[in-house]
Amino acid sequence: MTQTTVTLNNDVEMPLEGLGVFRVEDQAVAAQSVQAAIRAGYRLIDTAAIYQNEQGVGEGIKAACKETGLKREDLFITSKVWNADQGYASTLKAYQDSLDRLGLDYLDLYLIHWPVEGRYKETWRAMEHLYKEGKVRAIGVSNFQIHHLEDLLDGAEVVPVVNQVERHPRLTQQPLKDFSEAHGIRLEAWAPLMVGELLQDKTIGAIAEKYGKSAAQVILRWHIQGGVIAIPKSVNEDRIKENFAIFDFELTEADMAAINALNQDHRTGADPDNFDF
Ligand SMILES: NC(=O)C1=CN([C@@H]2O[C@H](COP(=O)(O)OP(=O)(O)OC[C@H]3O[C@@H](n4cnc5c(N)ncnc54)[C@H](OP(=O)(O)O)[C@@H]3O)[C@@H](O)[C@H]2O)C=CC1
Ligand SMILES: O=C(O)C(=O)[C@@H](O)[C@H](O)C(=O)CO
Repeated sequence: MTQTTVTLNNDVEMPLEGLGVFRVEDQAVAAQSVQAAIRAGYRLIDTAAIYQNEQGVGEGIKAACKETGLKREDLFITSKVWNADQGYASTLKAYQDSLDRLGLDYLDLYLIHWPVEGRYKETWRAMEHLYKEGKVRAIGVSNFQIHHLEDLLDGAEVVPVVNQVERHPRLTQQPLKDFSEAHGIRLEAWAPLMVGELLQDKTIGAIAEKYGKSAAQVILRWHIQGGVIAIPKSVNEDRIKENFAIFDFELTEADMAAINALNQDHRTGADPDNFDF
């Protein structure tokens, strides 16, 4: 059995793979997907206030715990403060609102969703307050470029545990990964499958055939084998299970390098230096 968790810079253990639930607006579908994932072995769930499904995610967590006998402490739940809520008091309120919708009394990880200029440092102070008060187990950021991290670290009392960014074989984020790791910040990949676009790639297909695995499994294995946390989204129980069957094989260094070589610095989502939401 290969490694399934990583130790964050505050000694909290975080699963290397989790379920993402962006664009799952139906609360019942969110609940079913979360329950299916936990049943399949996932322990990390990634949501956000803006996804408008925290209530469904909370229902899925409750149902899964009842079904499996797992306890809340066995799971690792992430949410994020949305851009419009950035600021000190508004972040504290947004955190409590997320907890209320989820029906939880703490989160394992709370993230600043996007680096809103002029607001993220004040937001970070509120996150530090939540962390120091013991209300959240770990705090981090999302969509931060190197210059955002440099600015945040200047004056920060707590170093973010993770930076969740768009990452897949067409956007390997090597400089950001190197910078983050040098500062004890773990990279976490959103759109790890490039929202499905990479599943027909010939190089990945050829590697997948060699291992008797699917293209999605090879890509997800590439992320976690490189030390990057991945949170693929699926609402389909078979694909949820498929995406988690990645801990029983290992890519060779040559295959890791062949996937790294697919990089084109190509984004599928918004640019953190130029977003307007
Ligand atoms: N911090 C941020 O700013 C952002 C964070 N995120 C987070 O990252 C998560 C993942 O990113 P996301 O944008 O959803 O993209 P993903 O790369 O995870 O791709 C999801 C898409 O791939 C399909 N899919 C999943 N598994 C398979 C499979 N095995 N075979 C074929 N198709 C598959 C899904 O369809 P189906 O559901 O039908 O299986 C869905 O259409 C989000 O859900 C969210 O939690 C996402 C965007 C931004
Ligand atoms: O999915 C996320 O986590 C995002 O931040 C974005 O995709 C965002 O929610 C968006 O879609 C803004 O238009």
